[in-house]
Amino acid sequence: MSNEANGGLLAVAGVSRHFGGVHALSGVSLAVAEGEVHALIGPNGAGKTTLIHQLSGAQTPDAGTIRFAGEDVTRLPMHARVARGIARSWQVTNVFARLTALDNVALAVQGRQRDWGGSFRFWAPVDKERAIVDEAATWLAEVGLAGRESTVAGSLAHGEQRQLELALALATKPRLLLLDEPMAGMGPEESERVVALIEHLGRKVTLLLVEHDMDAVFRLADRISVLVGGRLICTGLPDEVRAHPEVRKAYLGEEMA
Ligand SMILES: Nc1ncnc2c1ncn2[C@@H]1O[C@H](COP(=O)(O)OP(=O)(O)OP(=O)(O)O)[C@@H](O)[C@H]1O
Repeated sequence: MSNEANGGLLAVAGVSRHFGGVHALSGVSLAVAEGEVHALIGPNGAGKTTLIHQLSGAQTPDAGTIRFAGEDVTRLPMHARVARGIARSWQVTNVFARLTALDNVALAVQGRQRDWGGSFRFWAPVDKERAIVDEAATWLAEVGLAGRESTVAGSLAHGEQRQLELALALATKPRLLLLDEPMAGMGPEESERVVALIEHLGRKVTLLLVEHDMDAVFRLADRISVLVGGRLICTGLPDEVRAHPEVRKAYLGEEMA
């Protein structure tokens, strides 16, 4: 069955999650089609990060289902979801500050090979090492870090560290990449670089992007979903979302002008 027939590459149905008395997500349903850049927006505390946690496997919903490529992944642990092609860029804990950028990505490539048996299994160690390092260099180039291979990760600029995290996520060869506020804490120049990078990645992998920068969202997204108070109030094309009365109300007209 095609992804479309299943309601999208990612199909979220009736997902709820509470923390004590706080209903962070209430019956959220959302479909992400293969190949699209789908932005998830909403005011502070709307539940965006909580939804990303349910999708990545960092948390499990109280109710509802999450299907990925037709398979129910609602209760799968994070590593099993990564193996199926769901990656998350916000993986700071995976960066070894004292290793070089190249070594960091090489470890991620090796991890993928080790964890779910890759094509390098039957290679001689020396060829295997070369193949891993070559692939790692390709991912670094893909995120705009060519030339920074030998730089120790801890010495990279803030924006470059985010680019490195993206390379680590890409090294898992995802079909869906979850990006939670990729431009957070960046100045205009770094943000512009990351927007261009996301535009580039969006042509290669399906993206679900949480972002507060509305200029970036409206520039990058094919479709936008809006969460307010844990409820999904609309999904649509950028122009439809911009014109939606409830969305304008939620944002008090400010960013949507
Ligand atoms: N681990 C937790 N324990 C208690 N409450 C939580 C927890 N995680 C999230 N919440 C609450 O759930 C609600 C949704 O939070 P969430 O971080 O998902 O929102 P958000 O849309 O990502 O916000 P922001 O844009 O400010 O990052 C908030 O009220 C938050 O305080």
